[in-house]
Amino acid sequence: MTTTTTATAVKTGTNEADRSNNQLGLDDLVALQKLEEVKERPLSMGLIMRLLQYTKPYAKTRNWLLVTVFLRAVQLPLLGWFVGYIIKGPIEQKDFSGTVWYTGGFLVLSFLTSIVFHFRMKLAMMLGEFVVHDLREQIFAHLQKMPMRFYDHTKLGRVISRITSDTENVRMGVQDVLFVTLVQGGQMLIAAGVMLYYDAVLFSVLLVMAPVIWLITGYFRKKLSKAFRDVQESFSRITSTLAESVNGIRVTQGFVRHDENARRFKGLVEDHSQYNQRTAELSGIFLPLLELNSQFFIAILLVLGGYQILGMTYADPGEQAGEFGSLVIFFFMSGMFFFPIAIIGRMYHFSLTAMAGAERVFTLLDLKVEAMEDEDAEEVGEIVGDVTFEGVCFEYEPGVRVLEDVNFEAKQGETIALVGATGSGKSTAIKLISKFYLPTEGEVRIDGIRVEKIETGSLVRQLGIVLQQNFLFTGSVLENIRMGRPQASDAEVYAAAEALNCLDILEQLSDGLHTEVGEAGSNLSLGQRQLVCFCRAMLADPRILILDEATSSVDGITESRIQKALEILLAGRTSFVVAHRLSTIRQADRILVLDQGRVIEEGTHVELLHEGGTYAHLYKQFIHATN
Ligand SMILES: Nc1ncnc2c1ncn2[C@@H]1O[C@H](COP(=O)(O)OP(=O)(O)OP(=O)(O)O)[C@@H](O)[C@H]1O
Repeated sequence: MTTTTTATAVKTGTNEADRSNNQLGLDDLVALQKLEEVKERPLSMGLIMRLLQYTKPYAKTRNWLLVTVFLRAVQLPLLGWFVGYIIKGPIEQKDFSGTVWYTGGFLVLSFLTSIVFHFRMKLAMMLGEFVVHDLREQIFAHLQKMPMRFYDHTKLGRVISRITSDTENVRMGVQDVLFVTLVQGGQMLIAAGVMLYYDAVLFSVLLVMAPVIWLITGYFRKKLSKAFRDVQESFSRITSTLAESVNGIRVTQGFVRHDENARRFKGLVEDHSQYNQRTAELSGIFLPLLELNSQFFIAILLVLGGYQILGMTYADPGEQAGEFGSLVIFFFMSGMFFFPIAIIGRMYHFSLTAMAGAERVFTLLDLKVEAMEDEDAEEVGEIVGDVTFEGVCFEYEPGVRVLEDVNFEAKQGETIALVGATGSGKSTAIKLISKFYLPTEGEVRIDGIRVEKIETGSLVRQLGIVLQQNFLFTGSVLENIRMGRPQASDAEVYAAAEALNCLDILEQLSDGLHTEVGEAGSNLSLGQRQLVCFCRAMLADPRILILDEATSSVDGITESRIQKALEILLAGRTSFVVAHRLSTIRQADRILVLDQGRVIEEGTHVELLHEGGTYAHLYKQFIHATN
């Protein structure tokens, strides 16, 4: 019997509204992608406040840090002032023991300043680390829950950047920018106050220098930061090309691409080297210019201050010496005033990068995670395993249908084979059953309940999914199998392998089930990897099993063992198999033949052969190919 079902697509106003509210919007993803290009962002009060929220659990550390910031801002000008005071006081009065005592006081103050500095640095780094640690954990947990649609549109490198470079930029913002700026700004204010007190006219003359320093540092900062960015970007191009070349070394050797790859790599290394040279050139101008600037500024002070002191007439020579002492204080204070300008400029630049990082991180964290279910979704108890597709349509990209009005019903315990040409929509159909995606139109129902109404965790726990790639995590065979049911004992893991009749194969591995599988399972053969995945699914004992059969060929003996294990695994469960093995197809209770996203034939192997349609044609091709 062949049934080409064409039931009307189920479209209810509520469903559509629920979906648009729940599903991760492409607009959100596009917005996130656009942010990738943004290297700097203006200061935003909203972002700053949100970042500060992350310091809340560490209020004690943060508040002590603020205390040390305040002390630092006061202590540094105080030290400068103290030196002048010693010159004006005991030195000018030729009081040697007083000089020694005051210098002792100066040393004590310096010691205290260093202790405060120690805590200022330590607490800031601790706070930065606390915030970054929490952010990283939150981003990772969030990424684990993101729907597949997110990963379809987001490159792996970008996901990694959120956790690595963006959070590092945020760290700079939290740990350095705010507190260093407060220390330096406080120091500038106090120094300005002291200078005004000692010589308001001289201070006003020097104040003209401030914008000059700001402009020079600003100009070079911009150029240098671009140069540094170019260096970083060219370096990441080198590392990613290197990773690709090492990963693809077999293809490189197979296609004799050594020379071409070497030429590309040489170009990248040369670019990187040029960017480094540019950075060196700019630093070579900037730093000496800054130094010259401060010498120039000392020269102005000497001339103006000296002119004032020498030009005045003093009734008492001690008064003149007092003026020298004030000039020394002035010297120290002016250093305290001008030195922070460049530092604050650098912090300002860091803050813009931190803002861009924070914006990307928060935009990612704000993407809806619970997009795969309705708000009133409920947990399901143990399911029976009936699966229904009713008028299901699906689009990865808006407007591009890859499934069109798909209708079928799978009863508890049935094995359904999905067959069809490449790109016909087989994998997509099983991804909808796995709830990796929700249908664009129509309904997927499990035990009669629309999947959107089922709390995802409670459903997924009862699904067994074995994909073509047979993905294994770094760890032992035993650990990989146990992933099917983390609380399972070793004995239960062995029992699952025994039940699939493949324990002997796994025990023959160098260290039995304790053998390390290597990165992505590279220490095991394809057939062994597949068996580990079967054991994992067997241990989970799911009601619904979803299997994308591997196409890669394995040797004859393993093939027959895999086939037997598969039969045991499928028994008694509702199973959907994207079938590539003839034996699996033949034994299926029903075969769905897909063509360009539609189910065009449905029936058993015998029925469909008898029908003489697409399946019969595919079958002949298959027989021909395997003979
Ligand atoms: N993540 C995706 N984003 C956009 N389009 C996709 C995505 N995955 C698959 N498609 C497209 O959807 C269509 C159906 O793909 P699907 O993987 O379901 O086919 P298939 O029948 O399983 O093919 P194969 O036998 O080659 O695995 C194809 O045109 C494919 O290009």
